[in-house]
Amino acid sequence: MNNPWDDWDHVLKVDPDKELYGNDTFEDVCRTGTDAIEIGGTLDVTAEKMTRVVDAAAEYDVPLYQEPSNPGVVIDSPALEGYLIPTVFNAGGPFWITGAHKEWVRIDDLDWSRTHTEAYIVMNPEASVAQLTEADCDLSADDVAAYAKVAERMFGQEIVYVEYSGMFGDTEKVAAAHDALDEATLFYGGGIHGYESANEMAAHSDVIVVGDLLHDEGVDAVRETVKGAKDA
Ligand SMILES: CC(C)=CCC/C(C)=C/CC/C(C)=C/CC/C(C)=C/COP(=O)(O)OP(=O)(O)O
Ligand SMILES: O=P(O)(O)OC[C@@H](O)CO
Ligand SMILES: [Mg+2]
Repeated sequence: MNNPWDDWDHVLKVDPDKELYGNDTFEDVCRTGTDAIEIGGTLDVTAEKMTRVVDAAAEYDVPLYQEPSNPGVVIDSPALEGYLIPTVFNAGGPFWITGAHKEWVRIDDLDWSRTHTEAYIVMNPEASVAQLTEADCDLSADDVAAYAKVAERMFGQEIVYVEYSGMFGDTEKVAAAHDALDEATLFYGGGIHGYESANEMAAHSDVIVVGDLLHDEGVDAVRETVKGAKDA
């Protein structure tokens, strides 16, 4: 099946709970050359903050996807290309695997044609996402590869996401996930801070995701990571 992310190299993740850097505007953010913008964060995200970012980015050409961290922050906006819905495969309990999803489907009327699946393998125990979901991050390359294969083959996930949020990951583990996949697209995120780190991880994944750099160093630094990803 043809999905938009088959052609992506770079995704920029905007955290609605964080400010843009310096005098950066959302127009600048949308013109970094990134292939798509994912809007989401683990902590202190609200529907109102989500709406503010979606509205500010709506008039530019880059596709916008919401990545909700719980059902309460999902917003209904025609400016959104779709929803990327995480499932944390190595979560400590079922809530972040099927529980939140069950609640969402119970209370909301989903647009299934715009709803897509992202299988998270959370790798940095210090990250908010690891702590919130009580993820078991003590995984070997074989474990990561096996989770990736289970996600693709047994759970039909469209995207597998090796998540090192806040730290640069182990390329051997990322490559193991990449090798395990035939159909799903491998997203890598965590600690990308310039051309070199982007270029290196892009060689071991399908799509790299850049997050905190946008808020900490701004659009010029992000543009370097786009180059690194495109050159890989
Ligand atoms: C069923 C629905 C609609 C939602 C549930 C979705 C799930 C399982 C969420 C759990 C995983 C999660 C919180 C994903 C959010 C995306 C993410 C990992 C953002 C990055 O967060 P961090 O960078 O760790 O956090 P902060 O920057 O907020 O500290
Ligand atoms: O913020 P960073 O470390 O770039 O991580 C990006 C993304 O994977 C977070 O969900
Ligand atoms: Mg973050």
